[in-house]
Amino acid sequence: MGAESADAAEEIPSFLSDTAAKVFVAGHRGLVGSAIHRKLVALGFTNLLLRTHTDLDLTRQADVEAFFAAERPRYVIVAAAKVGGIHANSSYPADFIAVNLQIQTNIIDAALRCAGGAVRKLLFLGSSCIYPKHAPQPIPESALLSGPLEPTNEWYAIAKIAGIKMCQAYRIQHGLDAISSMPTNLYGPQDNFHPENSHVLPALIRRFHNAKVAGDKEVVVWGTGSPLREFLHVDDLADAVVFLMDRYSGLEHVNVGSGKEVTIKELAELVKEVVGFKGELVWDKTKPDGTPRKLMDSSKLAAMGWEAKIPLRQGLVDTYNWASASGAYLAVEENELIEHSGGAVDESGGSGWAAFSLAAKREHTAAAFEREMGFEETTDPARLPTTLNVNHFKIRARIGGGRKSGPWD
Ligand SMILES: NC(=O)C1=CN([C@@H]2O[C@H](COP(=O)(O)OP(=O)(O)OC[C@H]3O[C@@H](n4cnc5c(N)ncnc54)[C@H](OP(=O)(O)O)[C@@H]3O)[C@@H](O)[C@H]2O)C=CC1
Ligand SMILES: C[C@H]1O[C@H](OP(=O)(O)OP(=O)(O)OC[C@H]2O[C@@H](n3cnc4c(=O)[nH]c(N)nc43)[C@H](O)[C@@H]2O)[C@@H](O)[C@@H](O)C1=O
Repeated sequence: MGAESADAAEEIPSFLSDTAAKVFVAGHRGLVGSAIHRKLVALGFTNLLLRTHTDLDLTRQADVEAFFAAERPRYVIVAAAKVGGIHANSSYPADFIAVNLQIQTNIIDAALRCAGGAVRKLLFLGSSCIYPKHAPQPIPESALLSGPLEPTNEWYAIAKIAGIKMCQAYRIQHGLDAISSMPTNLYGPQDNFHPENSHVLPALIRRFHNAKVAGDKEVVVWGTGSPLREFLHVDDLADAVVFLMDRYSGLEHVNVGSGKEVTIKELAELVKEVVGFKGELVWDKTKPDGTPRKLMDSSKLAAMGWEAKIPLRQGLVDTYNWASASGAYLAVEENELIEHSGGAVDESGGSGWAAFSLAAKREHTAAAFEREMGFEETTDPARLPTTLNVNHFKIRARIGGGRKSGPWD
C-alpha cells in the first residue's frame, strides 16, 4: 500500500469511508478540481485542503515541500495543471511542458518525501492526448508510447506521459500508491471560456451565444469539422476519480471516457441548437484539426463497475445554463468585466484590471480581488454554487481563465 509505515493492527479505512481524512485537491478551482471538490463535499468529506494558485504556486518546489511537511495530507488528487485547447497548446509549448512537469513532479515527490509517510494514495490526472496520433480506435491503455504524438499538443502530452511514468516509478521503487487516470475531452461548469485558448466546447458556447445576442448571420468554427471527439461531463469524471481513489491501486493508468463520439461539425450543430443561434456556420480551414479521432477504450474501468451517466445534450444544456447564470463568457472581455463589476480601469496598462479599491489594485492579485468581491473559500454545499459560479468566474476570466501567469494575460 502507501508509503505510510502502517501499524499491522490498524484497520485501514477505504477512501470513501475515510471522510475525516485530509484530502489535498490541487487545482480545486479549475474545471476538474471544482467538480472533485463538489463531489467530495457531497460525499461528506470534512477536511479538504484547498490552496489557490496565489496561496501556493505549485511550480515552486520549496513551497510545495513545506506545504506537504506542514499539512501531511492522507490523500492527494493532482488536478492542477497548465491546460488549454488546440491553439494554446501549439502557441505556448514551453509553458505546457515546463509548468506541467514542475507541478506534477513537485507534488508527487513531496507526497513521498515530505509528508512523513502520511500519504496513503495519490491520483494523477493525465489526458487522452498522451496516445499516438494514429492510435488504434477505441484506444486501449496499452497504446501508450506505441507511435508518434499529435504535433499540436506533443509538449503537453510528453509532460503527462512523464507524470504517468513518475507514478509508476514511485510505486515500484518506493511503494507509493500513486495511480493515474486519463480522461477524454471534458466540459462543464467552471470551464475556461477564453475565445482563443479554451477547448472547443466552451469556445463554441461563447461564440454562438455572443452571435445570437449581436444578431450575427454567421459563426466561424475552426478546421474542417471532420475530427471526432469523445466528450465527458466533468461531474462524471469526478465520480470516476472518487471511484478509482476507492477501488484501484494498479500500476497501469486507467482511461475515463463516455464511449460516445461526435464530429466537430455535429458538436457545432448541437451547440448552435442549444444556444438558439439561427445563422450559418462558416469553417475556417486555416485552423488545425488536430488529432483526427481519439475515442478511448474505457473497458478496463467498465469492468471495475463504473460508467458515465450524463448524455452530451443534457450536459451541454446544463453548462450553457451555468454559463448564462454566472456570466462566464460575458466576463472574459475586459470592458465587460468592468461593466459587470462597476469598477474603474486600472491605468497601469497591459492587462487592464477592474479596480475595486486602491488596495486590491496595488496588490494586483487574485486574493485581493476576491477579498474585494467578498469571495471566500467554502466547503458548505449550500454556498458553493454562489461562491464558485458567480464571483469566482469573473476572477478566473482574468486571472484563471486568462491565466495571470500565462502569456496570454
Ligand atoms: N479540460 C479538459 O478537457 C481535460 C482536462 N484534463 C486534465 O484535468 C486536469 C485539470 O484540468 P482543468 O480542470 O481542465 O484545468 P483548469 O485550467 O480549469 O484548472 C487548472 C487548475 O490548476 C491550477 N493551477 C495551474 N497552475 C498552477 C500553479 N502554478 N500553482 C497552483 N495551481 C495551479 C489553477 O489554479 P487557480 O484557479 O488558482 O489559478 C486551476 O485551479 C489537468 O491535469 C488536465 O490535463 C484531462 C483531459 C481533458
Ligand atoms: C483535451 C485535449 O484538448 C486538446 O486537444 P483537442 O481535442 O484538439 O482540443 P480542442 O478542444 O481545442 O479542439 C477540438 C477540435 O475542435 C476544433 N475547433 C473548432 N472550433 C474551435 C474553437 O473555437 N476552439 C477550439 N479550441 N477548437 C475548435 C479544433 O480545430 C479541433 O479539431 C489538447 O490540445 C489537450 O489540451 C487535450 O488534452
